[in-house]
Amino acid sequence: MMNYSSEPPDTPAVHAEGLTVVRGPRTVLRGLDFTVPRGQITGLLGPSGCGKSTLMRSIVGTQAKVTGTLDVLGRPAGHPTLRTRIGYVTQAPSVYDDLTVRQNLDYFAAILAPGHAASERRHSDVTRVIEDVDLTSHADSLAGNLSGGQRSRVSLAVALLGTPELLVLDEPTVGLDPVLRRDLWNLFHDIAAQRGATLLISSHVMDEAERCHRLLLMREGEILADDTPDALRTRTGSETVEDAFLHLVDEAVAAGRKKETTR
Ligand SMILES: Nc1ncnc2c1ncn2[C@@H]1O[C@H](COP(=O)(O)OP(=O)(O)OP(=O)(O)O)[C@@H](O)[C@H]1O
Repeated sequence: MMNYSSEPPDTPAVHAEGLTVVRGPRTVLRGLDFTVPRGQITGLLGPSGCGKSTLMRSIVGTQAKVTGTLDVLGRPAGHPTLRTRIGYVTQAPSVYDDLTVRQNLDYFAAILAPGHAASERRHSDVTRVIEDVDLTSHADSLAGNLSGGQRSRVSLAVALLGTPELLVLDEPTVGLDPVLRRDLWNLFHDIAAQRGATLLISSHVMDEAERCHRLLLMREGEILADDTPDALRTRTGSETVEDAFLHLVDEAVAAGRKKETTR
């Protein structure tokens, strides 16, 4: 396993306390406390609009109006030294349609490692990440001619170029067929196991929760649970993480009602 950093090994990948984000007139994240451990896959799950993308944007340092504590790989979120240590894949694939898969990756590799001296390394990095996302047979196809799932995988390949310590993936499997989804989850597990990287992956598909080491379950800008899938099922007496989530939602609604009536 690669040892990436000089921080103590028990420093979490992400540590948040009282994390609050305001977007427009709304408080979208409300005083969140959580940690994301290193070297594991943490799933960020919750219904559409609960704040998953906003939380990810905060972690990668692209979100305005963030208050509270948010440390990422031992530094405050948004610190310039984090730029090369984090890979971020947004929901909309960010690739150039008029370039081939390989040309897209050559372009981003040249930004990460410019200069003639790095050309051999760039070439091997590009070949490696194209293999990682299983696009070798499409390496010379124009990105504009790929399917949605293939374009998402080009975006993922871009994020893998710098061998990041923390990969933040916003709904990477949305719109993919079951075989591709399975293959991508296998790749995520390989990245965590072989490179010791931390992955934070959002989804609103609850069956994907079962594939994560840990889960952050969100609802309406709050964290309902921060635990392993097994512990969540046991604690709530549920068969599936989806049932556990529904159980926790009912509990939160009931607790909210009780608070209202005791006021
Ligand atoms: N630019 C914005 N200005 C104001 N409010 C916003 C803005 N962008 C998002 N929001 C609101 O913030 C809340 C959280 O949005 P966010 O995109 O983080 O949710 P999400 O859980 O990622 O949703 P989805 O799964 O649909 O992508 C939503 O209620 C949304 O309406």
